[in-house]
Amino acid sequence: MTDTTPAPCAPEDVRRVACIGAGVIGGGWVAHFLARGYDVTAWDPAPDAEDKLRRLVAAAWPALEQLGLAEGASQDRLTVTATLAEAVADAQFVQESAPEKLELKRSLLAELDAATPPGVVIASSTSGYPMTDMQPQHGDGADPGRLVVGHPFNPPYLIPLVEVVGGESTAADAVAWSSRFYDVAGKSVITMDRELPGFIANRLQEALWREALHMVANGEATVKDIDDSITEGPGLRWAFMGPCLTFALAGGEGGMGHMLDHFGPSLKSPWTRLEAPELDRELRDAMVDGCEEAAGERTYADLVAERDQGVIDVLRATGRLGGTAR
Ligand SMILES: NC(=O)C1=CN([C@@H]2O[C@H](COP(=O)(O)OP(=O)(O)OC[C@H]3O[C@@H](n4cnc5c(N)ncnc54)[C@H](O)[C@@H]3O)[C@@H](O)[C@H]2O)C=CC1
Ligand SMILES: C[N+](C)(C)CC(=O)CC(=O)[O-]
Repeated sequence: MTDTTPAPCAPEDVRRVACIGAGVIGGGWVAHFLARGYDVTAWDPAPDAEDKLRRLVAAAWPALEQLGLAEGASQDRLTVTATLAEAVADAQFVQESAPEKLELKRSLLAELDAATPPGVVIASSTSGYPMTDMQPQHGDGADPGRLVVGHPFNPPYLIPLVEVVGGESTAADAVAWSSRFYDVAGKSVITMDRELPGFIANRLQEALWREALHMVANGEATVKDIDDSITEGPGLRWAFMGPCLTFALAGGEGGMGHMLDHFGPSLKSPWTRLEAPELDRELRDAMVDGCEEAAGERTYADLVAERDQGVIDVLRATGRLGGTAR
């Protein structure tokens, strides 16, 4: 990382945010920033993007009202622009949420760097690419120092966590600025000092996900069994206590030391036999069919509403319904 400071305004003074790519995650970011009282510009090349985006924001709004809107927050503060350049022209922060394709991210981030006012930080929502692989090189007026990863969780308007990490050419101050900005904007931030594949949370989720796919591929468990095993089991604990402290309690008063001495040897076998499953057509279809079966009569909109209410109930029950001020 380099040391140069890119920030043209303090994180506390940001009023205008641009969201580039307005699908599931970009739309979720738009809803979050609007609820926090920012003026938001959005751009997405899909012909029906504005209609879809406004529907996503409207569907999220009841949940956001329950959480508490910032003063002046309004869906009317969203402007969908015809071009990327218009979206970022006056932005004080840019959140990119385009499809997870490396070449697309590279060229889009270079285009954003060229179009965004000097010094404004540009964050990518990527769920796994290191910024080092996506950011432009120094030279030809490029400013890779202001590019960071700001990895959110779905939906960004309800799940607090954002993982922030820079690439090799990112300025240390851009990482610090982004972390502070997300904090001011109501997110819960983990700032990483090095790039890891999948960052922290996805690396953990991917381990769980890999095993879920193995079990479905081998007919060892249904999709519903797998989901119930988490929602009726460890998931209840994980909403307020992470896997490490949770397992420390499994060691009784002897804590993590006793837990590792007791269970470590028996866990060695599962740890060392794990490999990625082959995601072939058969497994893909089995997962799709299993999810359709688990959803039953519930539509996508029903499931989104159910999930949103569930997350709000958990946040409320665990005392984490934050303030509305930014
Ligand atoms: N879906 C998820 O659960 C999560 C996704 N992410 C990340 O967020 C990013 C976006 O993913 P999703 O929202 O799920 O995808 P999506 O497919 O729902 O949305 C992508 C949007 O980008 C637009 N788009 C296509 N080409 C573009 C371009 N050149 N410039 C700008 N926009 C363009 C599409 O029209 C679409 O609306 C990815 O980097 C993904 O890894 C991060 C956390 C969670
Ligand atoms: C499925 N996913 C890898 C894109 C998920 C994420 O990146 C984070 C999340 O919302 O769980």
